[in-house]
Amino acid sequence: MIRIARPFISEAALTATLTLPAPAKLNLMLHIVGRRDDGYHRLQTLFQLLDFGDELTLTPRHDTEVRVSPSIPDVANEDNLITRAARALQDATGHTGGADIQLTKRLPMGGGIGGGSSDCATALVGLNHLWQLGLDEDALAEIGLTLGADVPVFVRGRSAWAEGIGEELTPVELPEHWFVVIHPGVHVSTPALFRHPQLTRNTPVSTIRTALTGAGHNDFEPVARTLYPNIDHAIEQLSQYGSVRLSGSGACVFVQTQSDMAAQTILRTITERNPGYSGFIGRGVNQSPLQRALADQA
Ligand SMILES: C[C@](O)(CO)[C@H](O)COP(=O)(O)OP(=O)(O)OC[C@H]1O[C@@H](n2ccc(N)nc2=O)[C@H](O)[C@@H]1O
Ligand SMILES: Nc1ncnc2c1ncn2[C@@H]1O[C@H](COP(=O)(O)OP(=O)(O)OP(=O)(O)O)[C@@H](O)[C@H]1O
Repeated sequence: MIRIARPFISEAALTATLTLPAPAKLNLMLHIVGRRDDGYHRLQTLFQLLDFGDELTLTPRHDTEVRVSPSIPDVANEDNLITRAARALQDATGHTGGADIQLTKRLPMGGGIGGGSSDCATALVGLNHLWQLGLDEDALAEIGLTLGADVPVFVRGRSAWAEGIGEELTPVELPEHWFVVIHPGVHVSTPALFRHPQLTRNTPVSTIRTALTGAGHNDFEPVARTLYPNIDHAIEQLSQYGSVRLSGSGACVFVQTQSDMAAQTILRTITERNPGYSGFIGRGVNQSPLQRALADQA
């Protein structure tokens, strides 16, 4: 555990409010190449950050309370990854202040696009700044990893090639394409998919260079398509517009386009044709809007 002396916090910092983005990610490819002794799967994946996501407004409190509003249906305040991030920071540093956190949720839950993980990372990075804790990026990524395998990439804020369980990150420069992301109205449980007996867990190890050519696939896709007919249907519908991939363990599927306008047309067509589906358009970014917003504060 990281322990630092409790820093002095000015009265001005206690009245400050910080609004920060929590962007989505896509897994442009995701290979499962093995399993660790603790049951976690070893992956190779290409994380593409998007300029679309949730938003958190953080206001410090004098007491130790951490309150997220509005609450997420079926998720208790103390289980919300935002609250858990704040608690982990308090535990690591001995900080005795709290926060009121307003959450603007735009990313579908259980979408495979890292909504909860990104909220968690934004809370870690934002509260570290607001509470003047002075933890560096490595320390925040380490705390983040205890809360979710997808948290470190959002803390570090670069599109990246990832290995291990997603925490061994190599930043990459990807073309900043537009993406249409479709959520086919089903909620996928990541642990349930990782446990599935039919999941491929022995894809041969690839290289970053191969992945950057656009080669690769998502090992979750066959199982997700079998278990969730809507995912299968969404992939079929989108495939007329290009190469379709599943993100993470699903449920979101996506296709790349050359322009915002092309993306708008596809999104409108698919969501009008399928009333249970929703979606959004995001532009791929190499640097996270979170780190850019924080740099603007400095
Ligand atoms: C599928 C991905 O989204 C790809 O980016 C991530 O690997 C999942 O990351 P995440 O949602 O942050 O996952 P966590 O909250 O850490 O783990 C949820 C559960 O998924 C399983 N899990 C997760 C990550 C991993 N590499 N292997 C696993 O087997 C574990 O059973 C774990 O208890
Ligand atoms: N702030 C939060 N936002 C979303 N989900 C949260 C949050 N806090 C806790 N959760 C829980 O985490 C679960 C997974 O949510 P999330 O939206 O991150 O899934 P995901 O997009 O599939 O994530 P990943 O791509 O990292 O696997 C939710 O079903 C919910 O129970």
